[in-house]
Amino acid sequence: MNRNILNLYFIMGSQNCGNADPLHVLESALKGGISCFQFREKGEGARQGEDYIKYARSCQNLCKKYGVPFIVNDDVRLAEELQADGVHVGQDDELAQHVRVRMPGKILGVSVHTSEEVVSAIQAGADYIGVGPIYETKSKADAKPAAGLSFLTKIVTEYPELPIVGIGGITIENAKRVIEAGADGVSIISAISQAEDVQGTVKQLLNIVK
Ligand SMILES: C=C1C=NC(C(F)(F)F)=NC1=N
Ligand SMILES: [Mg+2]
Repeated sequence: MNRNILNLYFIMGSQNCGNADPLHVLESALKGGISCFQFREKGEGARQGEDYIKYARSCQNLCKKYGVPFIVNDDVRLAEELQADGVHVGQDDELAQHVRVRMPGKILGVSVHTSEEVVSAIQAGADYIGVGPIYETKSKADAKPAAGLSFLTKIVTEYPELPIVGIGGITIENAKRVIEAGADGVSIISAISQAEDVQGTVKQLLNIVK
């Protein structure tokens, strides 16, 4: 996997956009130049059933139009059905080694919070790991407390070859520090999906992370 796809990794669900049209938000972010997109449709107000599948395909088609990887969060079955570019799983989702077998040749991302979880993600064949929450996050109801950059720096030092993206409360103000700590990129939800000017915000973030 080309680690540069992690540079500016936008994660969004329809419920992250206030009353804006999520597809319009996604297209603006793609026009701004995001390097990767994660479809994360879960929790309160998430789309269901046929609407969920249709919405996922619309997001995937937009990503195809801009040549940006389309990654599905949690839902391995959906990722297989859509032939997504990859899938991202946490510790409470399907086991990474099983997902690896189910989706050979696709991008596999794993959320990690401890060194042991890093080791098992590597053994499972993960292409990248998500480390966070770096700062306090409003986007994940069951998020762990903010870990700061110390754990990320530790993992970058121990596993320099492992692609790593930071996540959790990352904004224009603090994104630079995450890159300086050694992350290949930053994952962002609210700072982009709730921006007044989505395309402009993405362009500003790109100047910071590149
Ligand atoms: C909980 C998550 C943690 N990290 C990531 C990513 F940034 F993609 F690595 N995505 C998630 N959904
Ligand atoms: Mg998950």
